Amino acid sequence: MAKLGIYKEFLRDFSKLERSVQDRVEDVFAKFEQATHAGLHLEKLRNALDERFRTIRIDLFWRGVILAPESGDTFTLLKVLPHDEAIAWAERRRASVNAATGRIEIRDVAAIDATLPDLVRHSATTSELLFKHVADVDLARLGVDEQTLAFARALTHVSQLEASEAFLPQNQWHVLYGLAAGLSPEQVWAELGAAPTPKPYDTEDLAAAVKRTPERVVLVDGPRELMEVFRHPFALWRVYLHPAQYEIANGTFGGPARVTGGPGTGKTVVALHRAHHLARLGSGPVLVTTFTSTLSASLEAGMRLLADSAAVRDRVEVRHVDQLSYQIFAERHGRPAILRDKEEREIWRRIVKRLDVSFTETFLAEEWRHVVLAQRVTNAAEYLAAKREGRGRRLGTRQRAELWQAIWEFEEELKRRRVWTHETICIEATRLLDERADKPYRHIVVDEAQDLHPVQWRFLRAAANEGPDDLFLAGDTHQRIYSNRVSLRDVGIRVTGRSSRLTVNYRTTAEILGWSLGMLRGEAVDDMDGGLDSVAGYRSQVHGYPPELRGFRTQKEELDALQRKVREWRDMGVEPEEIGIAARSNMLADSAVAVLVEAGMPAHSLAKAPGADGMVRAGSMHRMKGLEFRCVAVVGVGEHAMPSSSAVTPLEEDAVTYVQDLQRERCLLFVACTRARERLYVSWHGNPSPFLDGFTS
Ligand SMILES: Nc1ncnc2c1ncn2[C@@H]1O[C@H](COP(=O)(O)OP(=O)(O)OP(=O)(O)O)[C@@H](O)[C@H]1O
Repeated sequence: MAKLGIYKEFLRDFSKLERSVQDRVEDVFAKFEQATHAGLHLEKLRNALDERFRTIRIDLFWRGVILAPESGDTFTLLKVLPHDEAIAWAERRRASVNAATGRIEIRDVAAIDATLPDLVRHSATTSELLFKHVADVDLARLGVDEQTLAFARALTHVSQLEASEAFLPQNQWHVLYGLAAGLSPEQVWAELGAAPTPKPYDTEDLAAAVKRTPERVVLVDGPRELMEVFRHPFALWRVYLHPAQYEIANGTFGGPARVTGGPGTGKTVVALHRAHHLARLGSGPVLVTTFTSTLSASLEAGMRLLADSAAVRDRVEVRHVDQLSYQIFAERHGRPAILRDKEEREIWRRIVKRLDVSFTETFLAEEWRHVVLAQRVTNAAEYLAAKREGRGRRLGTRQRAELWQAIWEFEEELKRRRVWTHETICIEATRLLDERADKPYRHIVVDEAQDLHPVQWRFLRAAANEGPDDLFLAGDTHQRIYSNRVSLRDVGIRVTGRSSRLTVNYRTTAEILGWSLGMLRGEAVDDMDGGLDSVAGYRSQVHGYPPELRGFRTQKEELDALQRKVREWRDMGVEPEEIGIAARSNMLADSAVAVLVEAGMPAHSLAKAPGADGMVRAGSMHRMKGLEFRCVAVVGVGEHAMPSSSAVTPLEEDAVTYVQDLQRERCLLFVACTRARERLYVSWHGNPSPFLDGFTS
């Protein structure tokens, strides 16, 4: 029985075809088997470079280009174009099997032939060759074939490589681009996501190569599946993953595994695919979780898109971690009374006064969260012995005793009043789970792992038995926006040797990404596993406009300019819901909403509702996590607002926490800026934030 594959690139074009042509394409391919009976309706090309390219009639005017292997019956639809263009497109190209990855590649031979002579001439005049540092044998090992090698050897600048993306064979282009970005051949190999093969691939077997290329070709099992693919051409990520992403999402791991990577590298997409893969295995319930309700709502929406059957959907639960611990707590003890932030501060304040200790209530609250709860300290002796890494203020024994007294009184008061915080609920829920042999989940997938607190990690650890594929973490410590720091080992989660890193950004333009990364340069950021994380190799293949930076004298002038900027974007055809506005405070975000609404542009605050189509969305930088927009305005980036003084521990109180708080504020601005797909606008009034030093003139 003939099997039909659809080429990813075609799906982008498909959504742009007129509805009537789309309908014809669907008709022809729904009946593909009859249409191709004995290959009768697949026409050969007169001047083919590759005999395996054929065309098929869609209607009088349109033709489809099909790759038809010599043996086997897996046909791949590559393109639908007006008649003459379809013939010309097919006659210029050749399909091949990548020797290193075994995957299918298509190149535009005519474009390579037309470009090469000029490149060769130019390269003869300079010694600045782009791949001078890479040996032929390494390139060959990475699957670069003879024709691409000749091309690579003539390149002198990365812009020439970027310009050739449309016509070089895809895997080989990615290899070259990775090497040009400074990755080593080993790193490039890891990125290819290709498992080393003991036997070289058969480069003649096109049908096998098509099956090995799920990130470029979706194989459909029948007309129903075909219609599904045509119906959701925008949800490309649902079906397609980069090979490196595919390997991670579908791999088998001996224990906890994780994926890291810069903003927009597809970590969330991989996490969702991973959950889907695990659910399909049917080995037990899968939990998908993260640390806020906004994020878990967007994970839930993603999961709904991805899960193709009710049975698979039923095996996956999407919950944010506090919601889950609350539920487990409530099942045993009933609904807990929660201590509000304000009430908590009040208790600490009273204790400081009563005991006359030389610490502020903020210091005490942080000591309780980041030392006592994080390390499960339950008595004075344990507290005296506790590690205080990450806390800068050195404490003598007498001070520790004084602090413990304050913390003990705080905990006693919680008990007396029978009130709970999210952390204490989590600790009790962990205890309840530890008592149970039957754990609620077989697999747990955690997104935005960098922001979970150690008590949440212990809770998740207790919610699934240890074993293969038990935990899967996705996160980026450069995007940590809360103060939680964790060593995964300390909470019993060992990911060493099962950690992968993604580096290609699919969201943001190279200009916006490069500028945003500039803000983090020189920051030493941990990797949650005893080492340091790095931003090396993060890149985007899409180019666009550089960020626009604007300073104003007053807030009113700044907000008026924002309103004009949003109008300009709207006039360019950007839909309201594709515009996001980020501010350090909810208050400023609300002011931005008010200004837009007054100017007749519907807008709403993310703090109040998740938002609807037809409205610009504005929110705090924290709320921006997990979202993305075509155009983003980050406002209020002035010296007094960013870093926010109320969020930074005074230097004299604790030098280490001061540095960490500053870094977190910097990362917060980084997160807000990297939500932009095409346009980024950053503004302030008064003097700019010190985080913009070197970027403003
Ligand atoms: N292989 C891919 N091909 C095309 N688009 C992709 C691919 N992988 C991810 N994307 C798209 O890139 C964007 C970013 O993906 P995602 O949100 O998963 O990244 P992330 O690493 O979790 O980002 P962040 O850490 O900034 O929140 C999304 O629009 C997603 O659909």
